[in-house]
Amino acid sequence: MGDLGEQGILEAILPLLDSAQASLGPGDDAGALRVSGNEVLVSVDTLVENQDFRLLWPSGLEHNAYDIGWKSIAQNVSDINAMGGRATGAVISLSLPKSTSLEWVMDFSRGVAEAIAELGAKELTILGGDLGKSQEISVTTTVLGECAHGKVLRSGVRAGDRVAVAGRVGAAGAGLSVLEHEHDNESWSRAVRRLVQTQCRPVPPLESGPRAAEAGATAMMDLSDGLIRDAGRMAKASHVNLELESSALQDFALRLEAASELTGTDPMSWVLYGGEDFGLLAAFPDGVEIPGEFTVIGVAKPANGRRAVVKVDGKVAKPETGFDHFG
Ligand SMILES: Nc1ncnc2c1ncn2[C@@H]1O[C@H](COP(=O)(O)OP(=O)(O)OP(=O)(O)O)[C@@H](O)[C@H]1O
Ligand SMILES: Cc1ncc(C[n+]2csc(CCOP(=O)(O)O)c2C)c(N)n1
Ligand SMILES: [Mg+2]
Repeated sequence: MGDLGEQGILEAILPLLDSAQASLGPGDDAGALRVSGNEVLVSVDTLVENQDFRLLWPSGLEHNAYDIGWKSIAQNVSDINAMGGRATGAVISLSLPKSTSLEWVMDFSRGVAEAIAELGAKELTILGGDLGKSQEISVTTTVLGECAHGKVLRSGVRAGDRVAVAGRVGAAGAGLSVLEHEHDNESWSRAVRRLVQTQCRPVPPLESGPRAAEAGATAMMDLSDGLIRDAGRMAKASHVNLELESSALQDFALRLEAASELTGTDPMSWVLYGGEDFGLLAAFPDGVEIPGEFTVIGVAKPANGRRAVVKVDGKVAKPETGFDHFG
């Protein structure tokens, strides 16, 4: 399966599955189902030890259970946010090695509870979950949500729309590089610690999703796999090219300097290809007032019947760069 990539696997399995009764089937940040006349959004995401976090990073930092609980909530409510909705309920499935301590599970649960409170997911309540035994830690959270302003899909971008982002871009990727870098964590500067914090405890901009929907965004998705890869998915779903300007991304890169000095990485590579910030990528038509927390980074252009692409400064960006569990 290794060479197929996530996209190739999905193209093979989705035709085998029946989504006829869904009001929105697979392909977007969340699916939707009509229940007693109301649309309910559903999304699921998993965190696996050594794939999504390490209990002990090469930098010597120990990853605590609290942060895993936090991130599991953050990455899931982010997908509801990306539809322009608010999370209403969640179930959490924990698969753990027998050696895991009760203190670990309690710390994890405190992270879940505090993420819900501190991220401002006021309507989100825990409905249940599951406990099971496994070789390594695996956390799967399913989240439900609703949209007050109508759901915003990835596929709605129209040529002429302005493309904008809200939240952090590249910080979590920079934090991941620092964590993976064999440089003693005791000597990290405050700026470096903040970037690591974005990786371990991401903060999706939960007010911005519903606000963008209300403002009239034509399309939206969350940034989990890297700006270029995710923008490529939006371009493909909407059959338009997304033409981005690196000058509009410069401010995001400047905020990553501390990590760049430590690891020797070009900060723009984190901005373009780093994932897990859980910010928003949205498109707004002309005449719509874009909410102030969004930064315009480009514009949509017709694909003219060709394969839709993402360009940066006029050059086609490689769609295969970015994060893929099976890439
Ligand atoms: N095993 C599966 N069966 C059916 N649909 C799937 C399966 N895995 C993924 N999908 C669907 O494929 C689409 C892409 O999945 P993916 O996990 O990349 O979601 P995403 O929102 O793009 O990413 P993220 O969860 O990182 O925000 C989603 O709509 C998802 O529901
Ligand atoms: C040990 C370790 N290796 C790699 C990464 C990076 N990473 C994991 S999942 C993901 C994208 C979002 O995933 P999904 O699409 O499943 O939501 C990224 C960028 C990490 N955090 N920890
Ligand atoms: Mg998503």
